[in-house]
Amino acid sequence: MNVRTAQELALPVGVTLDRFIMHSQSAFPYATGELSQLLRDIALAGKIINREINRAGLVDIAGANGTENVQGENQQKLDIVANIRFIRALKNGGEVCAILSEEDEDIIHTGNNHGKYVVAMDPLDGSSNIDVNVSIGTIFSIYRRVTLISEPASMADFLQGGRKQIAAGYILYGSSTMLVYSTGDGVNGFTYDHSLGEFILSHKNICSPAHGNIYSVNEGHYNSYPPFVKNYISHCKSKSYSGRYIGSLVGDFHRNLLKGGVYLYPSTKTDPKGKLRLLYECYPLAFIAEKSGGKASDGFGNILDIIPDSFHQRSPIYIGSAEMVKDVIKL
Ligand SMILES: O=P(O)(O)OC[C@H]1O[C@](O)(COP(=O)(O)O)[C@@H](O)[C@@H]1O
Ligand SMILES: [Mg+2]
Ligand SMILES: [Mg+2]
Repeated sequence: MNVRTAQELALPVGVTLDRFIMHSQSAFPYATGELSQLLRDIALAGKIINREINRAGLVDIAGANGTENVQGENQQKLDIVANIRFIRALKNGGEVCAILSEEDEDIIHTGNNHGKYVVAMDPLDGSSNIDVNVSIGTIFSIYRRVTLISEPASMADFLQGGRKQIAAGYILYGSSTMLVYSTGDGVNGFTYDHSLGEFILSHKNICSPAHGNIYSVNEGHYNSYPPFVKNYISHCKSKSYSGRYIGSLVGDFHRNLLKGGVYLYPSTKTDPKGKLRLLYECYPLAFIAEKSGGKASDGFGNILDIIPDSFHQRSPIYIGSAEMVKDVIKL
């Protein structure tokens, strides 16, 4: 039988996210529609968070919250607001039995033990940019649960490893708001039309350029990077590549995905395991990188092959255009 893939069935640029999801689902006649509904819930959370970000300076939800998260990082008020909004949207949606968030030490049980899915998320990424009108994002990763339906979710549901993600993506709150996601069959991007209140397909079947001329790294930490990273940075300078670093992983990743480039967050002397979190920063973006033809490595192997052992574990990451990631590791 000639099975049509979701990509082949995908509608043209200009269709709504809702229609795209419905259409993609029709490629899988036995699908129950629960994953589709979950993606809609995430899009709804993105719209709500987008609204909160836009009015933050006006309604006293800007600035530091005066608290620390489980990782000892200062929380911004919007970190907390985004966390609450995202969790609420997923609870109300009913497809998810548990959530892992950057902002909470333990998994959050939604009360929907019949939900088939679990979600790991960074509700707001790019803390240092929250209050200065620079791009920030939300990152999410979806797994089918491995524990029995109707039982509470457990650690095992979240520690399946990056290869077991069934979907992942991010929302970028930038000069426009975009949702980019993949269910494994291509990567598509949707731009939010504020007046319609809809995400519209704007970037169909995104393909990561194999090479580019942008490198993104915090050069302030240069002295404490491993020799191969220093070598790669010298290589970039010798080629006159452009250094571009926003300090928002989602923004830096997205730019490099469209234009061609590589993002590096190496281990440092103070953070020998790197800074970024494996489950809700590295895995989902590595999934998007790979599904668009790019690559993600921790300097030793593919990020998606790392076997996780804890919820908030960290990893060095080198991610973006495939050829550039290969060069980082070999130099
Ligand atoms: O300020 P640094 O050390 O360059 O780190 C920047 C990185 O830290 C992060 O802000 C971490 O994410 P959170 O804001 O979600 O904690 C990434 O978005 C960004 O790439
Ligand atoms: Mg983050
Ligand atoms: Mg965050």
